[in-house]
Amino acid sequence: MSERAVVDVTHGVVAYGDRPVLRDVSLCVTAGEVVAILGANGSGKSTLIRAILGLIPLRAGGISLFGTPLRRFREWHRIGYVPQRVGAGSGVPATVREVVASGRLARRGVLRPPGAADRAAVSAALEAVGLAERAGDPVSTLSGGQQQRTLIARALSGEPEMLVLDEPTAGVDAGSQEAFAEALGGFVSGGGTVLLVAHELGPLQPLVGRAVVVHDGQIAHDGACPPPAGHHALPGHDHVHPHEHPAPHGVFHA
Ligand SMILES: Nc1ncnc2c1ncn2[C@@H]1O[C@H](COP(=O)(O)OP(=O)(O)OP(=O)(O)O)[C@@H](O)[C@H]1O
Repeated sequence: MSERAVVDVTHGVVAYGDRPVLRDVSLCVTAGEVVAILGANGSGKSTLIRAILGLIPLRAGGISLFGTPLRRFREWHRIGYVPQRVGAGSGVPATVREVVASGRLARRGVLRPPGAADRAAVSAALEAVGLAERAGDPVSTLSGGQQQRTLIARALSGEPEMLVLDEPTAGVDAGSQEAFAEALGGFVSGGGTVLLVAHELGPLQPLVGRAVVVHDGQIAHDGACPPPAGHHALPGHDHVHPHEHPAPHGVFHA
């Protein structure tokens, strides 16, 4: 149903200089969907979500968010974005709670002091990612996975309708991946929409309803989730999954 479209990209083209990086990409995400964008390194996954968020201009085509053309869209509090991690140990002196609370800024306006609703949303987000106990600790003392969970809690604290996540579990320890999957499950069961970039879905696999594979700047597959990379090689693999949507050869193995 197009009136419930949260993201609608039609014939999107993005180029860096003369080099086309996205070529005629169309993608519609409706409310409540959990969509994974998969593909090899450099295929254009991050470019696609950065274009959707208005961080990179389109050369051609169009994008609407919540039914409003991107150039007129102002309701950014409806979207929570967690960019790709640039490496752990950034040396941010803030505490975990401060970083998470910064996710409320779009909701309350910078000049208004935080109220009870802000504090409750921050506590709920910390709880959701399993970091309530670490709230007062400097972010720099956390593991890479915990830092990533802090950024996810920051996005959740703004109570968005859609989360956009760029490789949220890349290089993240198993415990943090599980905690993240649980937090995302809670967000989705509350009606949230998720668009995430991933190489491997790992514990997120059961949550993801649709996979979009970007290959060389184009959408090569849009439908059921492909089996995880290396799946067939696993001992005890029963080969029970259907193959109606075969993945393009080699696309998943970056
Ligand atoms: N700011 C930029 N200027 C020029 N080229 C860029 C820029 N950002 C990305 N590219 C190039 O565009 C292509 C797509 O990059 P993009 O980051 O979207 O890929 P990706 O699929 O997200 O890859 P990865 O999995 O490595 O993050 C790559 O070839 C990359 O080198």
